[in-house]
Amino acid sequence: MSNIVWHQHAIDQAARGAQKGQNPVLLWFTGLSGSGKSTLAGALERALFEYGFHTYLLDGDNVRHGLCKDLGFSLEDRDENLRRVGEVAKLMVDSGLVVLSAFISPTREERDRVRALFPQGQFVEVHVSTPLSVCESRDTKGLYAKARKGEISNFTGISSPYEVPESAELTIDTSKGDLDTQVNGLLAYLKAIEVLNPPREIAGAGI
Ligand SMILES: Nc1ncnc2c1ncn2[C@@H]1O[C@H](COP(=O)(O)OS(=O)(=O)O)[C@@H](OP(=O)(O)O)[C@H]1O
Ligand SMILES: Nc1ncnc2c1ncn2[C@@H]1O[C@H](COP(=O)(O)OP(=O)(O)O)[C@@H](O)[C@H]1O
Repeated sequence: MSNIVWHQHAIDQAARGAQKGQNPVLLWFTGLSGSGKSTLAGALERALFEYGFHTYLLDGDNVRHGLCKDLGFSLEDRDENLRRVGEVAKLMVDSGLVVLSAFISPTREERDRVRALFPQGQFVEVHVSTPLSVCESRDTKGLYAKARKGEISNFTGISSPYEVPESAELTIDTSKGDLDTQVNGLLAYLKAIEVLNPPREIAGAGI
């Protein structure tokens, strides 16, 4: 590693962001399986996309079909999954994008390791805090039932830990309120941290 020197290219993150009229940022959704990470991140990306933002959504289920298909759900494999995703997200932010990610990311250490890759304010942790009892009653994929029967090992919330974030920028419990209101809350936060650069009104967008 000591023989490798970082090459500073002429076009940097600020230039790529400015070309897109936005300040790049990573919105990191964390929460139990079934808490609503993919739904929230997907709805927010759709809204941002329609308003002209340049976005990309990294989703646990999808990334595990390719980049991380060699990894399982031991704590070591989850660490490696999130290390790779953090580095990919960093490259995407560097390319000027508004990046959204939806991973359980169960430990504080894993999330803080990704946070440490970014300058202050560019990593926004969104805790999808829907209670385990609600996630389990939804059980859209039937995984909780399998985990309770012992057919899946290391299942988050059942047989593997989830450490609740202590300093998330935003917390959303999807068992309360409706999706539109939750997405509008996220858009308002992005407006407040000036992701739209230069700041401008978009007719009807509410941000
Ligand atoms: N053992 C176990 N524990 C938790 N989740 C499991 C497990 N096995 C499979 N799945 C499915 O994998 C999805 C979570 O993948 P992630 O990459 O987000 O997990 S992690 O961040 O590395 O912990 C998760 O997707 P979501 O329900 O969207 O969270 C599950 O569908
Ligand atoms: N904001 C929401 N409001 C109400 N129900 C939701 C919301 N988000 C998700 N759900 C419900 O929870 C289920 C699981 O959501 P999903 O986004 O797949 O969770 P995750 O990605 O965290 O596993 C959805 O199929 C839907 O029924």
